[in-house]
Amino acid sequence: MDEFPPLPAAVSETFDPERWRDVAGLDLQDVTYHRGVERTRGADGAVVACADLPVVRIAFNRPELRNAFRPETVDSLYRALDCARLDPSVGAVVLTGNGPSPKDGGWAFCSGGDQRVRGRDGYRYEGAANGEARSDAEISPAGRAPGGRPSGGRPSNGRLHILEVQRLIRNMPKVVIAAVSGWAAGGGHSLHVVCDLSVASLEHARFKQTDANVGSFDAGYGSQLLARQVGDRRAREIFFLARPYSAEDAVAWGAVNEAVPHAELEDRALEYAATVAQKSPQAIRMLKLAFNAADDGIAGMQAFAGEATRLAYMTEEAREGRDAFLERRSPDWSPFPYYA
Ligand SMILES: CC(C)(COP(=O)(O)OP(=O)(O)OC[C@H]1O[C@@H](n2cnc3c(N)ncnc32)[C@H](O)[C@@H]1OP(=O)(O)O)[C@@H](O)C(=O)NCCC(=O)NCCSC(=O)c1cc(O)c2ccccc2c1O
Repeated sequence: MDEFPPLPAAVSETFDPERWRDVAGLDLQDVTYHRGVERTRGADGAVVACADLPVVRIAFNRPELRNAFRPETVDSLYRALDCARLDPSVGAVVLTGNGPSPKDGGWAFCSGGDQRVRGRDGYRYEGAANGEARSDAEISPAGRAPGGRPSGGRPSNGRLHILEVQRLIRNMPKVVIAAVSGWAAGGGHSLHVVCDLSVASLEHARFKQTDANVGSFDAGYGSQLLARQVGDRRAREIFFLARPYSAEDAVAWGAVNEAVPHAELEDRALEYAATVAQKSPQAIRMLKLAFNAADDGIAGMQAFAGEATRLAYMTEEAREGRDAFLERRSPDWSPFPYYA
């Protein structure tokens, strides 16, 4: 067996296998997941060391459909993000879209919900029964799957659970960096909006909020956070007119942090992650939750206070409370001042 992880297969033209390793056991569909590494090579070119970096790369992998998501994609994306959330050695996530399309060479970050599998009650799993409220004809022929119930405990109704992914990105106390490699449209536009930072390809990134074109509307983070970023007037324009915008427009309006040459996109996203990794993990965690707290009401306060509780648990004062209970005695708070 090799001592060091082998180079992963190249999943995208912008993906540098030297900087990543495969991660086993995730069973993902339409999504790729890689752990950042630093490989050191000896004079003969052989790897002599390989250290994990505190970053993962999660990418949409349906380039032939501009990385549109179906329910299976969303399940995998959620699992991948949650895996990053739960791994205490990961501090940042790069979210991007693999490409280009083998059909026409087009690039996409994500073009939102796969309209071919949209039913009356949401986006439908392949093989899902059609449900009572709709007929088979309501899924376009390209997306129609054979009848029968979905397996694996998946709901048989249509899904809108990209909203759960948005909440996960919003609430995970780690920095999520969108690397917008091409089209960010509809629900894909909203995903880039909800990420903490966004870098975009100068040549290929395009932004278009198409929701209203297809009878959809993200009235949550996709529109409200966008208005925070670009201002109310511009956000209304983006949603009401559904015009295409360039990476430079998005930078000028404050929706994207930086536009870089396409070939440098992932390097720049990794640079962001490396910079974040130089900061105090606790400070980053508290800052992210603090940025959310004012807008998120009690939910925001709960998340922030959860981390404050963790900090409190680390103090002698909190240990005294726990120990007194376990030792069946009254706590002695006398060493702990009433700070003002
Ligand atoms: C993204 C585009 C502007 C790109 O245009 P371009 O001309 O470059 O490419 P094509 O149009 O030729 O596309 C190439 C190829 O991909 C297929 N495709 C692209 N997007 C999708 C898609 N979203 N679904 C299915 N298929 C897609 C396209 O058909 C072509 O296939 P061929 O077989 O012909 O080669 C442009 O493609 C575009 O406008 N796409 C649609 C964008 C869109 O409207 N997305 C859905 C918005 S609604 C949404 O995402 C959404 C989802 C949710 O789950 C929600 C949940 C709750 C609230 C709101 C939600 C929500 O709004």
